[in-house]
Amino acid sequence: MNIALFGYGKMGKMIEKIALKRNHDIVAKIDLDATDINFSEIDVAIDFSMPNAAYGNIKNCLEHNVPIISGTTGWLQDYQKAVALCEKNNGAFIYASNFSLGVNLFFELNSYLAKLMAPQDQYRVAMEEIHHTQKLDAPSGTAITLAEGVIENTNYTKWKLDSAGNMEIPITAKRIGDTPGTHTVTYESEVDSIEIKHTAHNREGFALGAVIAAEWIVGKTGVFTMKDVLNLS
Ligand SMILES: NC(=O)c1ccc[n+]([C@@H]2O[C@H](COP(=O)([O-])OP(=O)(O)OC[C@H]3O[C@@H](n4cnc5c(N)ncnc54)[C@H](O)[C@@H]3O)[C@@H](O)[C@H]2O)c1
Ligand SMILES: O=C(O)C1=N[C@H](C(=O)O)CCC1
Repeated sequence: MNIALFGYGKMGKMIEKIALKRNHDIVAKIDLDATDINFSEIDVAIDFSMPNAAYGNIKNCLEHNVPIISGTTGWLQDYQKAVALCEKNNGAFIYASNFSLGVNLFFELNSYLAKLMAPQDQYRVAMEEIHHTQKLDAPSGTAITLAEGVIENTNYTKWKLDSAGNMEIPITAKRIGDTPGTHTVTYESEVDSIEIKHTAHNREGFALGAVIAAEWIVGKTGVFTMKDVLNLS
């Protein structure tokens, strides 16, 4: 498969390594300006760039009929525009806040736990995410997806960074060293706590998931999620 990388930073480089191991070719590495791209040779594009760049990269690929996988976080105000563009162009697109298999299983566990906790008024939920100090966005995309999983299954109405009001989920974002990504969901009562936690040991899981999603999407049309890719629906 011919892959184009949009964003050649920490994730772009890790994705390249894994894609080459899986016998794919990297035919373009676009790290800043998207000039001189030969879209006709690209089977699929993978975007791990920056919050202010992701939508432009997605738009560019969809308008050139190239399927695109995006793992960039912090651009979700434009997500519905990307969905509409994908549908208009009969294209193929996946965004995931986290491509690792472990985190996608953790999302399922989080939703199941939220369903169990919904009738238990004596518990209050809270979330914490820890990432490296270069991360631009807070809270992490993964923490937002976890909060959405709780909101879908309980009476909580929204999430908020740091302090939160009644029926709001407080998310604490910490930036420590080179932490690849740690997420904790805690339900606290007067008498005990229940905690689930996912710890990424490195970036390989994210990168492998993105390459698997890219392999999966080629030849398909539509807007998909990692649930579709991993058959978790
Ligand atoms: N979904 C996931 O599984 C997952 C996992 C890890 C990181 N991320 C997200 O992926 C993004 C990238 O992470 P990273 O650690 O590689 O960051 P990074 O800062 O190491 O790399 C980002 C790269 O994007 C480049 N860039 C800037 N503008 C660009 C443009 N217009 N087009 C193409 N490239 C451009 C930068 O020059 C930089 O090299 C972040 O938003 C991060 O939150 C998501
Ligand atoms: O390193 C990052 O930046 C990460 N971003 C994603 C997020 O915001 O959830 C996934 C984990 C790593």
